[in-house]
Parts: sequence; C-alpha cells; structure tokens
Amino acid sequence: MTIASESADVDSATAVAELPARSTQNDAPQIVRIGLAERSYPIAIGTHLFSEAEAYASLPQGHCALIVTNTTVSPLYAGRLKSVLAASYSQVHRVVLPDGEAHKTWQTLNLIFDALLQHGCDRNTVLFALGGGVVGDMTGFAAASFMRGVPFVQVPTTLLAQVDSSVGGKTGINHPLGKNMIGAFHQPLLVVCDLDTLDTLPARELSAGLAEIIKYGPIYDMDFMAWLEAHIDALRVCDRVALAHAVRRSCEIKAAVVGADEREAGLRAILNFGHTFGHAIESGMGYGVWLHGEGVGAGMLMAAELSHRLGLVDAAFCARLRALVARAGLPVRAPVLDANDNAGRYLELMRVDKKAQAGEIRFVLIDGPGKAVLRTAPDALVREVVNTCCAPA
Ligand SMILES: NC(=O)c1ccc[n+]([C@@H]2O[C@H](COP(=O)([O-])OP(=O)(O)OC[C@H]3O[C@@H](n4cnc5c(N)ncnc54)[C@H](O)[C@@H]3O)[C@@H](O)[C@H]2O)c1
Ligand SMILES: O=C(O)C(=O)C[C@@H](O)[C@H](O)[C@H](O)COP(=O)(O)O
Ligand SMILES: [Zn+2]
Repeated sequence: MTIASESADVDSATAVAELPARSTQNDAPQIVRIGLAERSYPIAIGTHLFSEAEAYASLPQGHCALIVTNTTVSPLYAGRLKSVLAASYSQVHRVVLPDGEAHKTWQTLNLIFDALLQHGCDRNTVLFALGGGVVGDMTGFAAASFMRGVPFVQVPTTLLAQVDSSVGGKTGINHPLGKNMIGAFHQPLLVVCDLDTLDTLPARELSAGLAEIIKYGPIYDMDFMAWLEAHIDALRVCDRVALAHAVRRSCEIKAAVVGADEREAGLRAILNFGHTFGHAIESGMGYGVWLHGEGVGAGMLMAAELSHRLGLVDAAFCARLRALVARAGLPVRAPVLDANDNAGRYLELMRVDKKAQAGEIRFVLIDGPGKAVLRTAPDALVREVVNTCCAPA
C-alpha cells in the first residue's frame, strides 16, 4: 500500500488526467441544515459544486489541508479539489487509500495517520473526505482521533454517501467479526454533494445508493416512497432533477432524525432498517462481496417479512417494497451464508449487532407503513424469515 501525497503546487499531471466538468443544470446549490447546536452544519447539494471556492467559503482558513481519497476517485476528482483548496490552505496534501470495503481497516486507517504525521499536520489541519462511504467513514474516524480531534469536511462522490453516510457523524472501521465495530461520533463541518460526480459512478454502485434512499420511505415518509416509485427509472439514468430531489429529501430526513438523536439513544436506530440482516450478509459473505447497499436492500425485505410475520404490516406492503427494490436493480434474494445451518449463521452474526442487548437481537421493524419500531423477535420466527428470503426464487 502506498501513501501518495504532494503539496499544492505539484499536481499538474493529475489535473490533466481529469474528466471535464459535466452538468445539465447550473442552479445555486440547495442547502439542508443539520441542527446540532454548536455542531450544526450545512449540506450543500448541487452541480458544478465541489471544485468551486464558494462551496468552502464558510470553512476556517488554515495552514494545512489533507485530502483523503482512494485509487479510483483520486484520478477523477482530487486534482480539481486540490486546486480550489490551494486558495485557502498554504499546504494541501493528499493520501490515496486502497479502494474497497475490504480495506475499511486499522491498516488503512493508519495510512491517514502516517500522512498527517509525515506532513507535520497540526490541530488546525482540516481533513477532506473525497469519495464514497468507505473513505468518508475512515476519514471521519481519523479526524475524530488525530490529536484527539480535528475538523473534517465530507465531499461524497457516491449516491450512497450523498444520501446517507456523509451526514450524521457516524465514523469508523470494520472488524472481521462485525461491521463498523470500532468508531466514533464526529460531525463534519460541511458536506458538499456535487451531483456531477455521479456521472462516473458504475450502475451497480448507483443501485446500492438507491437502497439507502428507499429506506427513508418505510421508516419515515411514505409520500417519498410513492415519489420514488414514480421516479426510480429517472434516478437510474442519473436525471439531475430527480437526483437533486432524492438527495435533498434523503438529507432532510436524515438531518431531522440525527438532529433529534445524535448518538442513537433511541430514534436514530430507525436509520438501521435493513441493516441487522444486511450487516450479517456483508460480514458473512466477506466484506466487499455484497455491497453495503445490496445488503441493506435484501435486509429491508427480510425485516419487512419479519414485520409481516409479527402482524405489523400486511403482505401487500412487503410486495410493494420488494417491487421497488427490484426496480432499483438490487438483489431481492438474500445469500446463503452457511450450507449446513444458514439461519443459525445469520443469527450468530446478528448477535454482534450494535443494537443487540445482552445477546438479544433488536430489529428495526415496520409498524405500519411510514413508522419504524425497534423490537426483539423469537429466534424460530427469524429462522423462518431467513429460510424464506434465502430460498431460490
Ligand atoms: N456513516 C454512516 O452513516 C454510513 C451510512 C451508510 C453507509 N456507510 C458506510 O459506507 C460504505 C459504503 O459506501 P459506498 O456505497 O459509497 O461505497 P464505497 O465508498 O466503497 O464506494 C463505492 C465504489 O465507488 C467508487 N467511487 C466513488 N465515487 C466514485 C465516482 N464518483 N465515480 C466512480 N467511482 C466512484 C469507489 O472507489 C468504490 O469503488 C460502507 O462501509 C457503509 O458501512 C456509512
Ligand atoms: O446514520 C445512521 O445512524 C445509520 O444507521 C445509517 C446507516 O445507513 C449506516 O450504514 C450506518 O453506518 C450503520 O450504523 P451502525 O451503527 O449499524 O454501524
Ligand atoms: Zn447503511
């Protein structure tokens, strides 16, 4: 693994290799604010945004900035971000991490600390997370812990990161035994969602982002779910107007939930809909085999099925959610994790979920469309759900 870093004035090679800016719309950015007293911050959503100086005008000027990115995103966007930051910071360094969920680890996190220390970065250094949720979660955790806390900015370049992971301050890394098991709450100073960056995103990753968008319907806003049913095809071809609405509404919902319960004392757990099953899929398959959004998509269907078997929603609701997940290009069958005792393996993996208490799994379930509830379920019922949802179609 390498640490690629350079100062602001030696980046011409990367800048030349970049894609030209593409946009169909050049309106002023929309701003969603997340209200967290002194930790409040704006989420800017628009086009032509991440490489515009005005987007960062609210930030404190400083001596040193560190762009944290990865091998895929760096050649696409890091040069442009670096150029714009050079106006505000006398040194702009970059660290390029290996790409992928399998690298959301201590070893990769250490590359960020190595870069910070090698460049003599101090407590006023601002970290910029340029990439998807993996880069964002690791950069945030590095910012939370370097010198016991430095500021950071999220510049999300995947749909999933724009609608979910860049907002709310959950940061961390994976452990082989469980997703996101080591981390901290640390809010960014600013989130800059440039819809133009989604033009280069592979279709499979776009679909993964749609899973986290779909999530907001059943847990919070069934009108939004109906809007998604009408606009899912437009979203899949990156229609700017549809994307702008989906990103904005998702951020509004997440901001409202996090603003009311920053550290998941209660309400915030609803954002984990689909994640108890989904995280088991991710770790059980090996990180990166199923994308996070794919695990969440199948996990939501499993949680909906469990809700139905507990009498909380009707079969029509499950079928409706399943149809939308399918139309988003996501898998609707959950994978088999163990040929001998598949349901047992799911249960074993889910017992390490952060919502579990004294080894008892607590699921986010749908208690009527648009309303989520956190509750336990008998193992026998969970087994039935796993067996049903993993069965061949
Ligand atoms: N902190 C939170 O609240 C939160 C919320 C949801 C998910 N997450 C975490 O986020 C991660 C998933 O994030 P993700 O789906 O963004 O995955 P990711 O960060 O792995 O990015 C997906 C892929 O897209 C590439 N990519 C990124 N931007 C691109 C662009 N503009 N063009 C082309 N390729 C691009 C990346 O290099 C990567 O290969 C998981 O680790 C998940 O646990 C965290
Ligand atoms: O922000 C939250 O809260 C969420 O739960 C959002 C999820 O989409 C995200 O995947 C989160 O990282 C999962 O949190 P975890 O506490 O289960 O690791
Ligand atoms: Zn998630």
